[in-house]
Amino acid sequence: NKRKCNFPPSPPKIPIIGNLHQLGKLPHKSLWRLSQLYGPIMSLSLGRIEIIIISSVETARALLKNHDLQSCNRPQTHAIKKFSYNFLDIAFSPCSDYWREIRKICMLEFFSMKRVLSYEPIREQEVGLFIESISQSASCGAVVDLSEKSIALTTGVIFRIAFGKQFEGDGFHELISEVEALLGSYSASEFFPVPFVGEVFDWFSGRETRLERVFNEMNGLFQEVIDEHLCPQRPKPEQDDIIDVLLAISKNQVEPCSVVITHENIKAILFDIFLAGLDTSSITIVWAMAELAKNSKLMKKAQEEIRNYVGNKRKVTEKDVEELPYLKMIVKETLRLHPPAPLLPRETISHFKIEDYNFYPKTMVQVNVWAIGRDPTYWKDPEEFLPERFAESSIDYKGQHFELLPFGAGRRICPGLNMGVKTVEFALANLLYHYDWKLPNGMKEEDLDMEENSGLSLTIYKKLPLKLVPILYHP
Ligand code: HEM
Repeated sequence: NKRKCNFPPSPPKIPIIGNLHQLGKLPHKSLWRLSQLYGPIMSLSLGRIEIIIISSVETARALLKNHDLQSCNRPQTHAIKKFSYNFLDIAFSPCSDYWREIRKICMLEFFSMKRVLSYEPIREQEVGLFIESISQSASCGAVVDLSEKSIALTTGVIFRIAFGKQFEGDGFHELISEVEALLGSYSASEFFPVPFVGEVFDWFSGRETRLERVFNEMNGLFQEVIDEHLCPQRPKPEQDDIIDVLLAISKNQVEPCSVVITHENIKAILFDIFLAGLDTSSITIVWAMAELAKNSKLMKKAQEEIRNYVGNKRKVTEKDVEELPYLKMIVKETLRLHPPAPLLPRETISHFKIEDYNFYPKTMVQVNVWAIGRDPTYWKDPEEFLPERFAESSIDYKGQHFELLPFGAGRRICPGLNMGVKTVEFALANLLYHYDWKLPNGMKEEDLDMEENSGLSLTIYKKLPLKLVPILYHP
């Protein structure tokens, strides 16, 4: 019936699974190819789920600006419900008074520029440790796995901001990756068109058992840290971390909060911060370094800018980073070509039309940010990594320019934008100031692998770890 009423065009489907077989391992790429045949607004069926895919600047603007309020829910799945403590978080909570209030509190308490700047000592210490560990490899000419080091860095920063303590031991990132994989995939019961068959399939596949195990592990960890914070013997920290702030709000239940904050709410917010904050920043650091390693002229230009500005201070500060326009262009260009979250997930609330196509309530919509960043109408030589393209351009990633949407736009725009960018820029400035970088084993620039992987998660990352040889720079 929908089809008769001007529903967006769709590739041919096969019974039961619909278009599922056309998604492939990298859905953002398959969807981009399909959009070239079926247009910038197309629909797909994944079993019984209908999705509309948006793939152009104009249609993204129409959705995220003109119809933002009508399309600012998130799709809800069984796994999301579980991990978000029944939608008590920010990222998956429906667009309700609760979401507005909890987002407002978090913006004020953790994500505002003032708060982000107050975390500078944490970033300085963690980046200091990151550089120290790379220097150990540099002193013996060893290869460094920058993918591994970057994730350790962002985990360290977020751990200290959220939990107030240093990250110890391993296994935490693996836990978050497991959460991501469960969130990024559908259970059979959600898309299987015949009732109960999907449930039986999920039960036999072990998905439900895995979901329970991973949730219990995450929940146990969060509860343990909350209990540590409640212990009367805990020394007063120099700076309150996110748990301290939320516990204080929950204890007093006064301004700035008009919603009741329980331990469940705190854990739901922690879930968001770890899910949204760890991988996104480390993925960006890795892609930026991979692009520069592939293009030594650009790497040299970036190093000259930093080294000329910093001179022989032997230390880059966050204040220095503000004076490095080329470095900032590198970060923008990296986010254009490699947005860590390539598809923005939304769900419609009420009926509206774009280009005469009907968007019915409760329809899943995804904006293909990856495809938009490569649209040749807006980007000259779109596949080329050219930071200089931003020299004469006012385009930025703050949600006003629909050709560049790595942080999304509208009401749901990433609240961690400032926090993410500060960490990425500061880490990159240090990597480029302290070392010259060589490809290992005589590898040529053109041989560096740039393949993507999504591993069923919500983010895409460089498939093979980035391994480079650091050579210590002496100013
Ligand atoms: C380079 C770093 C980052 C990138 C590229 C990024 C990207 C995104 C994107 C694309 C969205 C969806 C926006 C939309 O639907 O319009 C999002 C949402 C979100 N991000 Fe980020 N993010 C980054 C860093 C962070 C950090 C460091 C945090 C927190 C510590 C964070 C917390 C969140 C939260 C809570 C949401 C959900 C907002 C909502 O639904 O209201 N992000 N992010």
